[in-house]
Amino acid sequence: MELQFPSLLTLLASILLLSIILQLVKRSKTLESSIQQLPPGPWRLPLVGNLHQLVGSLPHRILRDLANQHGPLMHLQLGETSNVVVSSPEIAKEILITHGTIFAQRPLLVAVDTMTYGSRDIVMAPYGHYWRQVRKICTIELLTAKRVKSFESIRQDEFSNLVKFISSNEGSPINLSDKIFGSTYGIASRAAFGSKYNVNDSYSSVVEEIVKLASGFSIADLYPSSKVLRLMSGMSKKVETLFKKSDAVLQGIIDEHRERLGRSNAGDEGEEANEDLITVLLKIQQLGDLELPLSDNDIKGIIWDVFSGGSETSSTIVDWAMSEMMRNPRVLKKAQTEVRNVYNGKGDVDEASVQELNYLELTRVIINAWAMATDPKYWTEPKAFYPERFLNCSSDFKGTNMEFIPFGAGRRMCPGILFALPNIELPLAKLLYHFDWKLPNGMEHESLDMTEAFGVTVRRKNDLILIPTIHKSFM
Ligand code: HEM
Repeated sequence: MELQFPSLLTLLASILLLSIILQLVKRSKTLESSIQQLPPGPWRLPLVGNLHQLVGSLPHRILRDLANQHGPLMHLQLGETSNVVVSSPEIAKEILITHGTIFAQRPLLVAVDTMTYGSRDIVMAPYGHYWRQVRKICTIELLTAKRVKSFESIRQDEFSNLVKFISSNEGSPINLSDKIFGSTYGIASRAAFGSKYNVNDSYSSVVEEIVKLASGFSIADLYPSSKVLRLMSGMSKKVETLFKKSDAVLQGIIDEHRERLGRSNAGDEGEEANEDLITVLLKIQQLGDLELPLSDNDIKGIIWDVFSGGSETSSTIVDWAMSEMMRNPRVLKKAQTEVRNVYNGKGDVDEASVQELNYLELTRVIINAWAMATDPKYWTEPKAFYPERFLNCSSDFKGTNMEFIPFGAGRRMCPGILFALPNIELPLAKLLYHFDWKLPNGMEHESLDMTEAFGVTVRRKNDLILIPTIHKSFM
């Protein structure tokens, strides 16, 4: 048989592959020796660890199933990364509260690290001096009750436009998922940049793309030591393109704000109560009394958090809440009756009375903190959509009851709750108050598809399409 010489390209590719494998084997041996002291976990394969066990379903479901076999504190080796999976409230409390300082670090995720100018935002900032400073700015300047209140007119405007759009499409199927995302995104955008900026399409697609890439399960994140794998995955290039797009938009807006601020400093006073977040941050930067001066990149990083935290998370909750109610006509009816009673005769929903909607408030919760929030040890019929379970229940969602922590807990708990809640309650109340809803094509409520998509936030896989009818008392 004639011996075939490989082409130069094949030869180079083989050498490259071999060197990657050798590098990974070396690293996996080092890891193997440190794994000895870790909690139990399923069996591992060389190089990939437990990655193969995550194939076939969504990670949060597989992790729950694995934890049922291996315990609530379980070790998983995912590529090069060593992970401890916590699935019980008791251990979560130990980790997030008792030993909070030890576990307050974030993993390095390639896509987010790039988008946040090397983790100069709050979410990804390494636990330390800089994080403490930006977190403080966030809690005492950006997301205070007063500041969030100052955005009320923006929320009313965006959600009233949503109601108008739905009314004008009465009787036709509408893509509710898409519309809700557009409205919450519009709120984040106007709160961050001010009302005159319309960056909806260009910037929202960047946010959506990065949120998809930032799950932590990409090759680049699972094999962080291998630059070659990162290059081959195409991730860096994709992220770099998105970053350039996002940076150009953000820097342009910062420059315009700075110019305007310069003019108003020279006499023309702006209205402090209605300042957008970029203006607040620029003023802090100009004051110059921070221990670690705030650069433009730091400001852009922080604004990134407002977008990624302020839009997709809230809209996803509204989307799931509407989906759950469409599948449960009893709950839908009860929530609608409550909203219509509270706002009886007012003609519209405002934020002032939203606190009275005890029943409706409960709908936002069940989709988060999935593993613990669906554990039958802590919840009766955890999979049933039964908001009444939270009436007269001592569990809240603010990080004290570990079996239910949609906003996290401990030192790195979400500081955006005040910003998020009206973005969930107000649209839900309006959707229920103004409209009756039907599924398209005569579909039965129990047939509504509830498949989840994989991502940082677990969104619906397929958009929620519903047919609205204007409620008769408002015609
Ligand atoms: C329903 C909406 C939201 C949900 C479910 C949510 C959930 C979370 C969770 C689970 C964390 C991680 C907590 C931890 O590590 O223990 C977090 C962190 C964070 N969230 Fe939210 N969030 C929401 C809305 C927002 C909004 C509206 C903002 C800002 C406008 C925001 C800003 C942040 C920031 C800056 C962090 C990082 C905190 C830190 O690392 O110190 N979030 N969020």
